[in-house]
Amino acid sequence: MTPEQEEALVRRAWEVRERAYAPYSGFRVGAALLTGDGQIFTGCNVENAVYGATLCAERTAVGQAVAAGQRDLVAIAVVAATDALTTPCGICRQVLAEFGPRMAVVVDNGKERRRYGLDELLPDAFSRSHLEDAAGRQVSFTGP
Ligand SMILES: O=c1ccn([C@H]2C[C@H](O)[C@@H](CO)O2)c(=O)[nH]1
Ligand SMILES: [Zn+2]
Repeated sequence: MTPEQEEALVRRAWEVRERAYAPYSGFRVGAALLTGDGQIFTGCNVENAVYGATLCAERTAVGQAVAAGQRDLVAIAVVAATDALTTPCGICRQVLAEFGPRMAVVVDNGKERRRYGLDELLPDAFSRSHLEDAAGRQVSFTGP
């Protein structure tokens, strides 16, 4: 990821954060994903009256990318206006690892920015290779 791409990702994440639907927590999060071919897909958190049905910003962004046919994710920016930098939750780390196990994770709170590798946030992640090992064959999936 170039410095220009990182700036664009962080800017797009702040922009989409404006659309966060967070009436229950008041905690607004924006995310922007970079694909291998240089496209950007964004997402915000979408809360629900059934709290557990809430979608994080990172996962709504993954849904946007995959629905557009993009499965090669190389970086994500996650932004929230908190003193402590907001890093992706455990569920999102797992979902991100499906499409970019070595992706860069950039977190920004408007004052401070930090970069991680997803493999450092989720070491020894469970993946399809474990299913293949167990089945003794390739795991089949539909789609191209
Ligand atoms: O990395 C994170 C952490 C939290 N949230 C959302 C989920 C919920 O709407 C609110 C409080 O957890 O913030 C995200 O979208 N991404
Ligand atoms: Zn999450």
